[in-house]
Parts: sequence; structure tokens; C-alpha cells
Amino acid sequence: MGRSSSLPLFETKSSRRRLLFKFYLASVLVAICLIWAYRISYLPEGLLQRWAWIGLFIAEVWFTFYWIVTQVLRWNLTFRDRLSQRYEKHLPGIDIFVCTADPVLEPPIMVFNTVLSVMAYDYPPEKLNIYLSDDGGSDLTFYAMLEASKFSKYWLPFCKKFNVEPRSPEAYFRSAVEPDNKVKEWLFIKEVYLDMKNRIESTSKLGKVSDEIRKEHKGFRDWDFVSSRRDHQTILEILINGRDPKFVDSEGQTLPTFVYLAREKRPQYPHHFKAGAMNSLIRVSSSVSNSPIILNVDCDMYSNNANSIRNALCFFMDDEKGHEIGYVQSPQAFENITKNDLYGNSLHVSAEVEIAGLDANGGPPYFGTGCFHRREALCGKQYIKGYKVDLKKVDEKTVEVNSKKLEEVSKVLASCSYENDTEWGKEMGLKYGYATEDVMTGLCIQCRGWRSINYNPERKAFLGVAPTTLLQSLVQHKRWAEGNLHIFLSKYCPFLHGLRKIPFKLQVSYCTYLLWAANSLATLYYVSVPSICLLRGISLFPQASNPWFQPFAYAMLSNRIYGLGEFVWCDGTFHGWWNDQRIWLFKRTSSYFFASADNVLRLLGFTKSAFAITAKVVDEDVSKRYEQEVMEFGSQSPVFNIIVTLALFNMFCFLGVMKRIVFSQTKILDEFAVQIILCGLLVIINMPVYEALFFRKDKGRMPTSVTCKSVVFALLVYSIAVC
Ligand SMILES: O=c1ccn([C@@H]2O[C@H](COP(=O)(O)OP(=O)(O)O[C@H]3O[C@H](CO)[C@@H](O)[C@H](O)[C@H]3O)[C@@H](O)[C@H]2O)c(=O)[nH]1
Ligand SMILES: [Mn+2]
Repeated sequence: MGRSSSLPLFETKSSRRRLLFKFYLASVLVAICLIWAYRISYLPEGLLQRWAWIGLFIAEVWFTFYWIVTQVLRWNLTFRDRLSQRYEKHLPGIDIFVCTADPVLEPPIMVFNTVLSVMAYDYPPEKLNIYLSDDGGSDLTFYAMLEASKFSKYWLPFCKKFNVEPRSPEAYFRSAVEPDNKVKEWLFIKEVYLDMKNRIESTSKLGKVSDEIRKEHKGFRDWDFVSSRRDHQTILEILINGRDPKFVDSEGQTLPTFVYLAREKRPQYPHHFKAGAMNSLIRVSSSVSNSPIILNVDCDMYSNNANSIRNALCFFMDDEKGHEIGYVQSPQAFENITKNDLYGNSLHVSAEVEIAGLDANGGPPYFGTGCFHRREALCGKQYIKGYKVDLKKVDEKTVEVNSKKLEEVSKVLASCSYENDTEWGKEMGLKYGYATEDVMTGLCIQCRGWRSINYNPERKAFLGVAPTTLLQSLVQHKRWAEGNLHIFLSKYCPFLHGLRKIPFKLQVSYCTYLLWAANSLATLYYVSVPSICLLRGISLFPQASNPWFQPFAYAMLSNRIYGLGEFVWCDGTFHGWWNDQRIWLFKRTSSYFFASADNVLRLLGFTKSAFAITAKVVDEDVSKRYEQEVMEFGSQSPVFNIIVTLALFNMFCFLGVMKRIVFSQTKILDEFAVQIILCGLLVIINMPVYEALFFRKDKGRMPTSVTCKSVVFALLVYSIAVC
């Protein structure tokens, strides 16, 4: 016993990359040097040729730079292991924040399930406090939360008894097999759940809470108060007060505290989206439970592992290294990824490789969900060497048992004028003004001296919902890339603002994410100019028979093969990798382009960052196509115009060249090998686009207006290029 209590609570395994990885890096670097040497020594004569050449060279320099950044990230990886739990009697309180914002895009039944999954953690219920923030201020969501507090009375004992996993009722009953013994009770709970689900869903469908239900829950809320998403007063209800002996489950055990909050929203006050919601929650929770650890999840991210809290605590409570840890982040994982991951949403490589790399270089970013925070660090405290807090003894609020009184006090904290002239959104809480408030907040916490930890258990801690249409996926990435570039511009330029406190390697590693958007111009150049030049007969690469051809071939091929290896190593399929390449192209040419453009506009003072919520449900036929991995284009968006124009233009070029080859000019095969291959690859990867344009009849095909516009654009560029 004496010995085991001196062992660290967690262990870190480092994997230094092996010889093969180093050889790969060195060989690619040699190839890149050769490419540069070729570019500089063979600068062509003609004006047009010369500029096309220089542009290409600049793009290649950029790709090299970005590639180096991504390799720095990959140099070391760390994996965390062997969590031990020994503080059973002295566990700190945990406040869990769940955010929702829109009852249509985020169905109340989903929020219901997420809330129940986090209420049912394997953790003493008197130390658990769940806070739901509803930015929609919706009756429908509120009603679902009332039902959740009722259902928890059965669900929590049920989870313990049957050792349920995962603890989201929906996810559990979807796949669970009925146990042989005690079937009666099991079936009963399942029935109660299905019944409740039915009522919540039909209420949602109706769009309003029926009079009967209102009557039934009369004491709770002013049901006649009509809230719109933009404008409503604060609604705060302590649905379960864990300190009040009145609230017990069906077995007489304490229940976790559960609070519903819809902060005040007024059109003339900026509400700062999720960051604003989180900051309200931080304040309200401080007056109710004030736990030293805060877990935050999005409303679609249910807990998939009932031990996560205990595991995450091992990091914070380790005597040796725990005190400097500001937050513990779990990589995002999703439950609705199809086999070949049509939209490249799985983030597997990011979760298994990139974040392990960031962890080795100083700690992962905060990704907005699935993250355990030290309250003090989140609220702006600086870490000073030698700082120690014994989480086992932290004072929690001696909570007022009277819910009504408590509600009145807390309401003030969620009003929209509360933050006027305070540091909230600047030095305290989540940062305002960034589309990726999470990444910015995490970076600032690290800059204040705290470390972060990657917690990636075998059984995923949380599972969420990834976008199920191409447009949603691209819009989400646009928001991310836009926010991240914004962070780069304000933190790295011009004075490396406050970054000196974090390791240099971490600064570089962060750039893998922060510079996503910056890839767009170089990529757009690389997928259009070589094809244009191909049409005009301008050669931009060495001939296939020329020895200079080899470094180009090697750099391009080895990079892709390495990426494929990594992808498959992270449990991807070959087809999945191919899909990922396509999405990589789409993102870089559309999402990232718009993200860069938005940053320019913001610098010029034209736009402000906004937050387009990702829908978590779609129509039945859309979701059917998603399951069949058929790409969804069926809506209009400028994003598609770029993608389709590029696809069509490259197709025209390819057909043009084929014609010339067929009509006996076979020598261009040698002279323009790289350009022809590039153009051909673009045509192959764009196959789903051509299908959606010309062959499909379903609703997911390309909208006619997008088709028309893009055909005109592509023909225009084509005719300019040939004449
Ligand atoms: O005004 C708002 C807007 C959003 N949300 C909530 O924020 C969460 C994330 O929104 P979602 O539309 O699902 O965006 P994602 O792109 O999936 O979010 C990722 O990226 C965001 C930053 O761009 C992070 O905040 C998220 O945690 C991270 O999961 C959801 O629970 C929303 O309910 C609010 O509470 N208030
Ligand atoms: Mn989401």
C-alpha cells in the first residue's frame, strides 16, 4: 500500500521516431532542394512563362514550409497510460457544462441523451453537477430537460445495476442485447425510455409544448413567455438540487444536481455565441457548486465511457506533475462515420498522430468539447512554478438548499449587461471574437504557463455527430480555418503576442492548425495554372526523360504514400484515404479560400466572425445517401461554384490534351508529363462532381444554377487560356 501510493497516477510513453522516418524526412528534403535548384537555374525566358514559373515556385516554397511544420509536429509522439485510482474518499466536485443553441438543428432528444449520459458517470452523484446552457431559450429543450430529470431517477440505478455502457439511453438501447436474467426490469426501463422519446419527439415535431404538458409542469416556467432565439430573458431552473433530500432516485440514492440555464439575450448586446454561453455557465456554476474541475461537452457529444472523470482526474491529482495541468483534452470522435468516411470527418489521423505530437511538444489545443478544465486556469489564473492546490481539499460552496433563492441570486450572473466593463471574454473565461474560441482559449491558457494533456483512452471518452452533407462539412471547416487564421494573425503577428512562454516546438506545431487557410492560394494555383499552361503549351516541369523529373516524382509520390500509410495505420481504408484526398482538395480550394477572404475582409473592417451552427439532423433521403456514401450537392452555395468550375475546367483541359495526343502529337506526353498527370489526377478525383453534374437524378445532384454558372466560368477561363 505504502509503495503503491507513491507511484505516479499516470505514465507517459514517448515514441521517438525510428530510423525509417528520419530517412524519409531526409530524402524528401533532398528532393525539395533539387526542385528548388531546378526552379532557380532553369527560369524560362518569355514573360508569361516566367511569371507562371515564379508563381509555381512560390507555391512550392509554401508547401515546403507547411510540410516542415507538419513534420515538426510528428517528430515525437506521446501516449498516456496506466491511470491508477486511489482517492476514492476524497474526490473533488465536477461541474459539467452542456451547450445547446437551436432546437431544430440540435433536437431536444439528443440533448436529453447527452445530459443523461453525463449524469450517469461512475462518480459519487453528490459531487456531480450538470449545467445545460440553452442559447435557443426553447420550450422544447426545456421540456426535454424536465423529462431528463424524471428519467434520471430510473436511469442512474439502472446503469449501475446492469453496468451499462455507453450511458446514453439511445446509444445503449440501439445496440444492447436484452440480458437473460431480470429481463422484466430491463424491459421496463427500455419501455419508459421509448415512451419518453416518443413524447419528446412528437412535441418537437409539433413545434410547441402542448397545454396538457404545461399544466402538468405549471410551477416551473412561465410557459406563455414566448422566446425567440435572439431575444429572451434569463431562465434559470434548478431541476434537481442534489443537496435537497427531496431529490432521490428510485432506490433512495442522491442524484446529481441539474441546472437549466437560458441566459438573457437581447439584440443590442452581442452574445458571443458559445463562448458567451460558457462564460455564463462558469459564473452561474460558481454560485451553485463551484467545483474545481469543469468538464465541457457539446450537446451531441455523449459520454461513451463511464470512467472518464476518474481517469481525467488522475492527471490533475498526480502529486508530481498534476499541479501545472490546466486542461485535459479528449480528441473528438464521432459515432456516425461511414465505412469509407466520405467527407473525411473522422479526424483519426488528427486524433492518433497530430494530437499525440502536440502532446509531446507541450500539450494539445482545447477543442471545445470533451475537455476537463481546472476552473482557476480557465478563469484567467497564471501558473507560477511551485503552485500547488490539493484538489482533495478544495472548498466547494456550502450550497444553499433553497433552490428558489439560489436561482434568484444566479440569474443576475447570466444577464447580458453583467459583463460590461469586466475582463470576461478577454482575460477571464473563454475568449470572445474568434470563430474558434476554443483553440484561442486553450492557447491563452498555455501562454499563462499551464500545460495541457491529451487523454485518448482505448474506449473513446465521448462520441458526437459529424456533419452528414458536403456543404455542412465545408462550412464547418471554413469556420475553423477562419478562426484559426484569425488566431495566427493576432498571436503570431507582429510580435508573437505572449507566445514566448510556451515551447518553440509547440508554437510551430500549432501552425499546422492555425495555417490551414493559408494553404488555399498555393493550392488554387497548383490546380489551375499548370493546366492553363498545358493548354497554351507552356512547360512548367522537367520532361519525363529528364533526370530533373525524378525529384519531383519522388517528393510528390513519397509524400502521398507516407500519408496513405499513416491513414491506414489509424484504421482507415484505402478508399477512405482516397475520399480524404478529395475532401482535402475541396477544403483547400473552397473552405480555406473563403476563410482567408473573410480574414482579409475582417482586417479591412467589413465583417465580424460569426458561428454557423452545424446541423445534427438531416432529411431522411439525405441521410440515406450519406449511409450509401453518395456525395450530397443538393443546395446552392458559392462553395460549390469554385469546386465545380475547377473540376470542369480541368476536364476541358484534359480532353483538349487527349485530342492532341490522339492526333499524333505523342511527344507532348514526354514534354508535359507532370502537367498531364496532375490534370488527369484532378479529373479522376473529381469524378463524383461530374456524376452529380451530368448523370444523377436524385435530389443530391448538382443544382441547375450552380451547373450553369460554373459551366460559363469554366468555358470563359478555357477560352481565355487557349486564345
Ligand atoms: O450561439 C451558440 C452557438 C453554438 N453553441 C453550441 O456550441 C456547440 C458547438 O457547435 P456546433 O455547431 O456543433 O459546431 P462544431 O463545428 O461541431 O463545433 C466545434 O468547433 C467549435 C469552434 O468552432 C467548438 O466550439 C466546438 O466545441 C467544436 O465541437 C454546440 O453544442 C452548440 O449548441 C452555443 O451554445 N451557442
Ligand atoms: Mn458539433
